[in-house]
Amino acid sequence: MRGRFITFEGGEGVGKSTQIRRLAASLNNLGVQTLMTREPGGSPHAEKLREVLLSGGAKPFGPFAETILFNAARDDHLEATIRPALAQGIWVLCDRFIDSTRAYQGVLGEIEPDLIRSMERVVVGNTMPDLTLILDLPARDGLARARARSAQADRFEAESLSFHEKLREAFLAIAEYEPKRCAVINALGTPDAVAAVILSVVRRRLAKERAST
Ligand SMILES: Nc1ncnc2c1ncn2[C@@H]1O[C@H](COP(=O)(O)OP(=O)(O)O)[C@@H](O)[C@H]1O
Ligand SMILES: Cc1cn([C@H]2C[C@H](O)[C@@H](COP(=O)(O)OP(=O)(O)O)O2)c(=O)[nH]c1=O
Repeated sequence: MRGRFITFEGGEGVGKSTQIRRLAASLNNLGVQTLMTREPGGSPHAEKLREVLLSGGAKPFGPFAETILFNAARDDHLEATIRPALAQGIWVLCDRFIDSTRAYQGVLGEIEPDLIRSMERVVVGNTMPDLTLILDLPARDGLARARARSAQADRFEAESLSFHEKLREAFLAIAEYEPKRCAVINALGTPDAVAAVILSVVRRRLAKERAST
C-alpha cells in the first residue's frame, strides 16, 4: 500500500523540524516506516538549489524566478525522493511543501495565484499531501525561536515583522480554504504538548481517510 504524505508548514521557527522528528519517532514506535525530508531540498540536485535560494543568490531575479526555482527543486525532490518512498509504503514527513510557495511567493511575493496553481499542477500532479499540519504561532514568537537557534538570518528570516505576520495570515487562510487537507496546530505549548496534539490529529485524520478509501 502507498505510504502517506504529511507536510509541515508555518512561519519561521514555529517548530516544524522539532515536530517532524517527534512524529517520526512516534510512528516508528507504532511500526510505521518513515522518511523525513525538507524543502527546498530533499534530493541531491534540489539541495544545490536550496543553497542558491536561501543564501539570497536568487533574490535579484525577483519572486517570479524564485518561484520557478522552488518548483524546479520540488520536481526533483518528488521524482528522486518522495514518490519512490511512497511507492514502497513509506510515510513521508516533509518540512515545507506547496503551501510555502503559495504563502511566500504567492501572497508575499505577489505572484498570481493562477500561475502558482498551474506550476503546482504540472510539478506535483496527484502527489498531493494526504495531510498538512500548519503550525501556528504569533510571528514574534516564531522569529524569537528562530533567532535563538541561529544568529545568522537567512533570506526570508531577515524580512520584517509585518512580513511574518502576513505570512501567518496566509497559512491560516490556506487552512480555511482547504480544511480537508489541512489542520491548524497551536504551536505555543511545550514540544511534548504540541507533539501529543499532532499525533492525535494524525491518528484521527489518517484513520478516517483509510476507512473511506
Ligand atoms: N514548543 C517549543 N517551545 C519552545 N521552543 C521550541 C519549541 N519547538 C521548537 N523550539 C525551539 O525553537 C527553535 C526553532 O524550532 P525548529 O523546530 O527548528 O523550527 P522550524 O523548523 O519551524 O524553523 C529551535 O531552537 C527549537 O529547539
Ligand atoms: C519550500 C519553500 C520554502 N520557502 C522559504 C521558507 C523559508 O524561509 C525557507 C526555508 O528555510 P528553512 O531554513 O528550512 O526555514 P524554516 O526552518 O523556517 O523552515 O525557504 C519559500 O519561500 N518557498 C517555498 O516554496
